Amino acid sequence: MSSLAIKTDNLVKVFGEKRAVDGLNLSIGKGMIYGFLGPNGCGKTTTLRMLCGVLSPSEGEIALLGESVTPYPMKIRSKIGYMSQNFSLYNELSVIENLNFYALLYGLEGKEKKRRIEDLIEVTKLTEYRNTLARNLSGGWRQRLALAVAIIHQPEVLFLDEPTSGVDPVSARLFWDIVYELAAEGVSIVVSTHSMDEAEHCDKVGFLDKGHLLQEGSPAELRKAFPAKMVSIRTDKPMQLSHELSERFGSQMHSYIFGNEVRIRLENDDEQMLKEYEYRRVEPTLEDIFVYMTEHNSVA
Ligand SMILES: Nc1ncnc2c1ncn2[C@@H]1O[C@H](COP(=O)(O)OP(=O)(O)OP(=O)(O)O)[C@@H](O)[C@H]1O
Repeated sequence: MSSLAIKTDNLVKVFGEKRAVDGLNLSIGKGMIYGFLGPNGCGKTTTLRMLCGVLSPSEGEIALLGESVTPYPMKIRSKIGYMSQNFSLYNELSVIENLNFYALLYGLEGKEKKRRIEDLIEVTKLTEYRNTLARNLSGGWRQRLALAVAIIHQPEVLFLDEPTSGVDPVSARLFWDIVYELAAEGVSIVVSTHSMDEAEHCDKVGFLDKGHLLQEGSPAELRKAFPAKMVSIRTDKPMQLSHELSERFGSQMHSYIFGNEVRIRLENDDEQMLKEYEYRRVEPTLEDIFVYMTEHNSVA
């Protein structure tokens, strides 16, 4: 039996002239949380849609749970859960009615259906909203209902497309607690995001740019492989310091303001340039790494 939830071989999606996804080779282990990270339009949603069988690839192969599945047969579909960016909910139905509807679609009946729905309401803490219409739920509650609906049939692989965009931080945290729980139970999770914070939750991150995979690894591996250095200078006047640095060193020096610090990316022997300043070494964030990767590997 394959230990991989997903394997792709040279996956391509072309829309007219546009190569939205351009030769992706992925190996995603079972029970792993894998995150696609990248700017708007880099191909995250298109990749997710191909992986979950909604879009057919222009070229390449996808194997899901060890089976080659292009196009996806029905028996594979039942093992997949998909939470789209728009949350596939019926606004005119209440929380419980949405859950009932999806449970019936997936063939759940009787006591099994009731038990599954009650479990999900408890896990997502939707108890007091069970009779609220989906249209009247605020962002975080809608998101949790969308997750409950996506996992009602206990999928083995779950796809989440920018699940916490527009959701408050407390709800986002609760959402991730549920996702971790699912991964601990063995569910393989593929998530797309452009939030670097969200990417920190993933076991493995793939940086996408213009349909290409620039780099992948765990957040710790990506930090370790970062070929530059990040340093920080504390200051009460970050704007002033930032201007000073760019006047002195121009585009040679990449810096940005971070609260009351100016963070600077140093390459080669740039450290010499800062000898008059009191700086300290800091860990690169995933954003630092992504910006570096995009600048150094960007494909035309
Ligand atoms: N159905 C389509 N027809 C034509 N072009 C498309 C279609 N779907 C996506 N694209 C194009 O393919 C590229 C990748 O889009 P995609 O939605 O996959 O990116 P994304 O990384 O998910 O972006 P976002 O973060 O905005 O959701 C974009 O240039 C987009 O305009």
